[in-house]
Amino acid sequence: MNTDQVLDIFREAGAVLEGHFILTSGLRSPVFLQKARVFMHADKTEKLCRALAEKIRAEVPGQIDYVVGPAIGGLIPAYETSRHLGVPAIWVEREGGVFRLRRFEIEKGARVVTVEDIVTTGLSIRETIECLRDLGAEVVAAACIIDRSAGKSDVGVPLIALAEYEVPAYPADQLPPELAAIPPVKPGSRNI
Ligand SMILES: O=P(O)(O)OC[C@H]1O[C@H](OP(=O)(O)OP(=O)(O)O)[C@H](O)[C@@H]1O
Ligand SMILES: O=C(O)c1cc(=O)[nH]c(=O)[nH]1
Ligand SMILES: [Mg+2]
Repeated sequence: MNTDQVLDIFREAGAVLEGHFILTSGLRSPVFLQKARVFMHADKTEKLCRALAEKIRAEVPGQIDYVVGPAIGGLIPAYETSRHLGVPAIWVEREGGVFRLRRFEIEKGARVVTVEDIVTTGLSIRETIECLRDLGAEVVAAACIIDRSAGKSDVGVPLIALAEYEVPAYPADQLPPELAAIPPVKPGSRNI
């Protein structure tokens, strides 16, 4: 599946929003990919995650013990991708703002692939990896449906993106005037 096909699925679902958005990193953007509008459709989610699982299998040598999704956005794609990989899916969720594996135990040395929905700066993946490494897991790769940094984010392990789609994002004190004129909204769950 190529980037245009992935973006077509997002557009069909009405998931490519335009306005003024506060991203989880604090950056501001005129475009927000509202993945929930895609993940509400099992058929669209299946197509995307089957393709992502195939890409993971092709690029990750050796065994994968778990897929780990960062809540909330990573829950559904991690679960669906794990189904196609035939391995269990678990998740990290924020407790006091910090990702924790609250509901599961993981064996030391377990080989893990993280699966995210969208990557902008890679911060959420780096936080996920830190949590898993603290527990003794080996993170062999990170994967996502769309990488908005188009390969520029460094998460410290190979990042396998189903699509790369570069979208502008600005520090809050460097907004272009047309963006500054729109009241901002923050769709994500960090700090809620
Ligand atoms: O690469 P980054 O700069 O970290 O941005 C991407 C992250 O932002 C979103 O999560 P968010 O914290 O907004 O909440 P959500 O998972 O509930 O949507 C998205 O699900 C990624 O986890
Ligand atoms: O960077 C983010 O927070 C972000 C961007 C985006 O397009 N979609 C999303 O869910 N989060
Ligand atoms: Mg998220």
